Amino acid sequence: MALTGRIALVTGGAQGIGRAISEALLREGAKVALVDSNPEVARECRGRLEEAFGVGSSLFFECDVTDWAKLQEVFRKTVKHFGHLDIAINNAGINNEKDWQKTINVNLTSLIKGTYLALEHMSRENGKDGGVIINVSSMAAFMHSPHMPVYTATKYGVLGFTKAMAEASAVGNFGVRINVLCPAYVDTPLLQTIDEEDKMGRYFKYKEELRQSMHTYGILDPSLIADGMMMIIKDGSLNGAVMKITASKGIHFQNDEPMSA
Ligand SMILES: NC(=O)C1=CN([C@@H]2O[C@H](COP(=O)(O)OP(=O)(O)OC[C@H]3O[C@@H](n4cnc5c(N)ncnc54)[C@H](O)[C@@H]3O)[C@@H](O)[C@H]2O)C=CC1
Ligand SMILES: CCCCCC(=O)/C=C/[C@H]1[C@H](O)CC(=O)[C@@H]1C/C=C\CCCC(=O)O
Repeated sequence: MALTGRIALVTGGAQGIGRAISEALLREGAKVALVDSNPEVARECRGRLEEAFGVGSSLFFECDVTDWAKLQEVFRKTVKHFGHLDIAINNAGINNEKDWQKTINVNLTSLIKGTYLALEHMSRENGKDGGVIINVSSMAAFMHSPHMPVYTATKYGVLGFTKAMAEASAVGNFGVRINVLCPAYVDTPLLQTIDEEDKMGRYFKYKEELRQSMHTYGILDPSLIADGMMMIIKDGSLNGAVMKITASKGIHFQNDEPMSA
């Protein structure tokens, strides 16, 4: 997919991985709707992006993805403003083992809603022209952690949901490629949450073990995750792909065992 004039929507787009992919998309001539619940980071991000890529290249929506009505409105306004939607990246995510129900609501429930909204505006089922969806899981979906059990559960859920939706899209001829991306540790503010007792709750006492895990496995730059997302966006053959990104192997794919008869 060439990106000039393509329209992307990125949840959690104002910081970290979401900001990295938003900048990468803008550099390649796409237009981006950034959806984020944090007005401070969004304001700073907006200033930088408009300075670098011009006013009008991006839209900013202050929206908590758990607010269903607001999320619907954001998708609707994006399509109304730009005319169509080609790329949806469900990236917004948190780590909060204390308020674990919020973690499920943001990381999994709202990602499912974001996927369905993207299909509403992209699927041939609805007379649209197709597109690509990237859902962000984690290497925690392959190497579970006793320190973040609910975060881990949400990322397992994202992995399974996305693989199933990719098959549904193929069977249903949606014309939408649906793929999942599983990064290892990435150098973003999210990683700081392991030092916050109000986020780690009962698992705060394990923070040194988590630090050791980060030391063992390395911490990636957000730009590498953006590179992986770009690969998925540009490779029209990818549907149902499980992209892993680690310090040891870089960008690579999970090769699923064939389904047994
Ligand atoms: N940082 C890491 O080590 C890893 C992160 N991931 C995943 O990557 C995704 C992005 O994470 P990071 O960029 O690291 O986090 P981050 O905390 O740096 O950025 C997340 C952005 O999402 C926004 N956000 C959070 N909750 C929101 C909500 N309810 N509605 C709208 N926006 C919301 C935040 O305001 C922030 O701007 C998440 O799904 C995370 O689970 C996966 C593997 C590793
Ligand atoms: C603050 C939340 C961020 C969590 C990021 C993440 O994905 C963590 C994954 C670790 C999990 O919690 C326990 C692990 O062992 C995971 C280690 C991460 C990557 C392993 C890379 C292995 C490899 O390089 O082959």
